[in-house]
Amino acid sequence: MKLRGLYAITDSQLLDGGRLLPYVEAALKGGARLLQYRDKSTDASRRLREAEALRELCERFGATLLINDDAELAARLGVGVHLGQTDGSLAAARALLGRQAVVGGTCHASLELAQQAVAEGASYVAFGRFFNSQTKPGAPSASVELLEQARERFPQVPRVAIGGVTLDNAPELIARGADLIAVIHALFAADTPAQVEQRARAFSQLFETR
Ligand SMILES: Cc1ncc(COP(=O)(O)OP(=O)(O)O)c(N)n1
Ligand SMILES: Cc1nc(C(=O)O)sc1CCOP(=O)(O)O
Ligand SMILES: [Mg+2]
Repeated sequence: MKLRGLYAITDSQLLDGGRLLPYVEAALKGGARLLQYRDKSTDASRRLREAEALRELCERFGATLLINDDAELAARLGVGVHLGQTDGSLAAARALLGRQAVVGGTCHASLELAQQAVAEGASYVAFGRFFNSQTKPGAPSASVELLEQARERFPQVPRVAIGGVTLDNAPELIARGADLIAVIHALFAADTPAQVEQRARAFSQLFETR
């Protein structure tokens, strides 16, 4: 499976009040290739229920679902996982989920962390934050030059750019080597599902000419 395109990430605040499923469906209709379920709550039964519903949606649209932070839930559902530096071992997640699963790792602004993630079997390496992020303003910052360095050093490993990504700044990230652009606010802070679909389509089209 080629990892390239729009990587939509859910947000519990933006997608509360019954918006999770219609807004995610709209993002998938608009062409999102990866979807990350990012929910920081400890409500295990709701998390399981929502993740199962998202898995069904992703299957319908041929997209790949990943769970943020929680390799056990990913294993239970047979989907992928995204882990940050304090979320557990990528190697252990790879062993748990198997060779086919998409296992992604946060590398902040560090090629060394990326090297380690690749050695542990990561499917992609994620760098950021590239711009001001409404969702995670305190995330460590990264420069766009890092993407070119990562492309040179890991040409075979898909590179994700995250943090404040918008329709305006995404073209530069893609030109400099991002294979996937991970977006929360600029995709899901919308008034209607139709608006989400339109934005997702516009993000996805950025990948068509390259
Ligand atoms: C694609 C992608 N990249 C980076 C992150 C950030 O992961 P992490 O550092 O673990 O922070 P939280 O998302 O858990 O707050 C991500 N989730 N997805
Ligand atoms: C979850 C997350 N991780 C980041 C990192 O840099 O590791 S930035 C971020 C938030 C991304 O949301 P938005 O598109 O709204 O900025
Ligand atoms: Mg995390």
